[in-house]
Amino acid sequence: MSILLAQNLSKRFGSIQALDQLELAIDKGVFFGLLGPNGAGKSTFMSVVTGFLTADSGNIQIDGETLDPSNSQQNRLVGFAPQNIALYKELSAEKNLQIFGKLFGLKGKELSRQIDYALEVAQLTDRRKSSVKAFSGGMKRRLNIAVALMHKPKILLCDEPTVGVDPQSRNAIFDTLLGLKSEGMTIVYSTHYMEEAERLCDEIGIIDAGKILRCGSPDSLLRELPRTNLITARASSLSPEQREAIEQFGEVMEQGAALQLKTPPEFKLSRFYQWTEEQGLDASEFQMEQPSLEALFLNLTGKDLRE
Ligand SMILES: Nc1ncnc2c1ncn2[C@@H]1O[C@H](COP(=O)(O)OP(=O)(O)OP(=O)(O)O)[C@@H](O)[C@H]1O
Repeated sequence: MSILLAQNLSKRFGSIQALDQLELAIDKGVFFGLLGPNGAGKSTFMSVVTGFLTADSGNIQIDGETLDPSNSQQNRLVGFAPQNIALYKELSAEKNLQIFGKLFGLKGKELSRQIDYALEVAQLTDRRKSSVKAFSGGMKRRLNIAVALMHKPKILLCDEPTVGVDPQSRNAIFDTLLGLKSEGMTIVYSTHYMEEAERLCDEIGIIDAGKILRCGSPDSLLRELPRTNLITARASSLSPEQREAIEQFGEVMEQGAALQLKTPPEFKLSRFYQWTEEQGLDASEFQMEQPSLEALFLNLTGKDLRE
C-alpha cells in the first residue's frame, strides 16, 4: 500500500495552474525524487501534503487515511524541510531544535533524546552549542532537516535541499538522507538536478506544469528513450578507408573537426568495439552519448530541465 497517495490534485494561483490533476503514489521506505524545473509545482505539492496549502480539488491519502490538516496524529507522520530555511539565526542548533520540538509537544527526556538523535543524523552533534548565524549554508540545510525530524515522522519531504550548497555539504546532506532511508523512512526529495535524482532515488516522478509525466525507477525511465546512440570521435583519428567503413554502423555526419555517428536501434556496441580493435583504433577515442533523464525530460516536454 502507498504511504502517500495523491489523486487528481489541482491547485491554482490566479491564472497559474500550479498543480494540474496530479497523480502520484509513493510506497513505504522509498527514496522518491520529484524531478522538474523551476515552477513545475514541486513546492506547491509539498505544501499541500503538509497542510500549509489547501488544494482546490483532489484527494491525498497518508498511510491509507484521507489528509486532514486538523488531525494532529496524521500531522506527525509527515516532516517537512522547506526550501526557505526556517531557523532562529541568533540561537544555537540545540535551542532551535528545542523550540520546534516543544511546538510538537515533546518535553523532558523525550525532547532531549530527540534533540540528540536529530543532531546525530544531521552530523551536527559537535556544533550543538554554536549559533546558527555562524553556520555554512550546508549546515543550515542539515539543521533544517533535523528540525523536520523532531516529531519522528515516517515521511520526510525535502524541498530542494542542495540549492546554493557547496559539493562537500551536498554529500553530507546525501549521507544524512540515505541514513534516514536505511532506517526505513520514506523520503520525498524535490530537485531540478537530474544527477541527484539518478544518484539517490529508487523512484523518480518527472513533474512539469503541475503534472506527473512519468514515474518509475531511473533505469525504467531511461529505457523509455529512443535507442539511438550518438558516437563522437575526432575526424583525424580515422583514415579515409576507416571513415568510409564506419558507415556500416550508421549515419555519419561531420561537425567541424568532429565526426558523429548516429546509430540505429539494432546497433550492436560489441560489434562496433570489435571493429575498432580490428582496425587498431583506440576505443577511448569514441565518446558515447549516454541516455540521461535530462534527455528524457527534453523528449517529454520539449524543454530543458535547467531552463
Ligand atoms: N503563493 C503563490 N502565489 C502565486 N503563484 C504561486 C504561489 N506559489 C507558487 N506559485 C506559482 O505556481 C507555480 C508552481 O510553483 P512551485 O513553487 O510549486 O514550483 P517548484 O517546482 O517548486 O519550483 P521552484 O523550484 O522554483 O520553487 C509557479 O508558476 C509559481 O510561480
